Amino acid sequence: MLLEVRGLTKRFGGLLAVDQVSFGVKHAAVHAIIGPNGAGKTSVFNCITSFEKPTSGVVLLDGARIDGLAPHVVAAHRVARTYQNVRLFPHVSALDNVLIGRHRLLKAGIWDAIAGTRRFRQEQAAALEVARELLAFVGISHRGDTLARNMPYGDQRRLEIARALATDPRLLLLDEPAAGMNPQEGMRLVGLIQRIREERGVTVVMIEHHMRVVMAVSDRITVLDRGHVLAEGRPAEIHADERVIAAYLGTPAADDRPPSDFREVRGA
Ligand SMILES: Nc1ncnc2c1ncn2[C@@H]1O[C@H](COP(=O)(O)OP(=O)(O)OP(=O)(O)O)[C@@H](O)[C@H]1O
Repeated sequence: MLLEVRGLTKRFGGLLAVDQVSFGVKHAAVHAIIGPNGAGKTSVFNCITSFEKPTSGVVLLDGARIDGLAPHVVAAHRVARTYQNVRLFPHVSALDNVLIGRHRLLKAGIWDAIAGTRRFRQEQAAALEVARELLAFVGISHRGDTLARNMPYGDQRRLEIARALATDPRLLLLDEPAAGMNPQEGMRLVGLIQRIREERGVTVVMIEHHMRVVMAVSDRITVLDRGHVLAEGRPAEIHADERVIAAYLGTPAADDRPPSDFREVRGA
């Protein structure tokens, strides 16, 4: 297992946002976390990345505990994430957004930069090459010079993934990567996630509401409901699980996109 979450619990005052959640993700697997709004999905991500401190429970990366470490230390363990709402540098070009993601890995110091040493120049050239390669990998090489804010929304989401990949992660956490995408864009995203796993060997955990995307790309799915694990299994198992359907259809927001999307996938 690359990632093991054991008995993860997060309380906000009287609210139990995450309740004894456990799951494991194998190396180079794609694992989805789904569930109705407020189920605790983002809180699980926040506990894995140390954005929030778990109330209790353990998070292991390749067997080593990472819970309770500072967020930048977790990142240094090669854990990267994207956010539910795009968080790019809007006034900076796509290429520079990726270069900023790469910056943390550079070894040359400030004096190398000031002196313009060979080491500095070589590193800069290599970083630029990686950034260009990543823009091509996510399918937006033509946008290198475009300011992030001027890019179509779907391309901004791809750019976020390129920037996260620039940190050379072992584990990539994607928070609703298909949000705001139409079905065609969603299926192209499936292709990209498959290539992230197959060509780069990166393990992916994603929160996603688009059931077509989830069912097409996930090896396993954990379903959360009101903080606890309602079900876990392969897509076909989750697809057929009556408890999952009840949790989705039983929410007050039963007319929202996620439940109807779920019905659509089931052919209901
Ligand atoms: N910082 C916080 N302080 C207090 N309550 C919080 C905080 N963060 C989340 N919560 C609450 O914890 C519960 C779980 O929220 P979380 O955002 O993890 O759910 P989610 O499954 O990601 O929902 P969504 O699909 O709407 O993003 C919710 O009731 C939410 O209001």
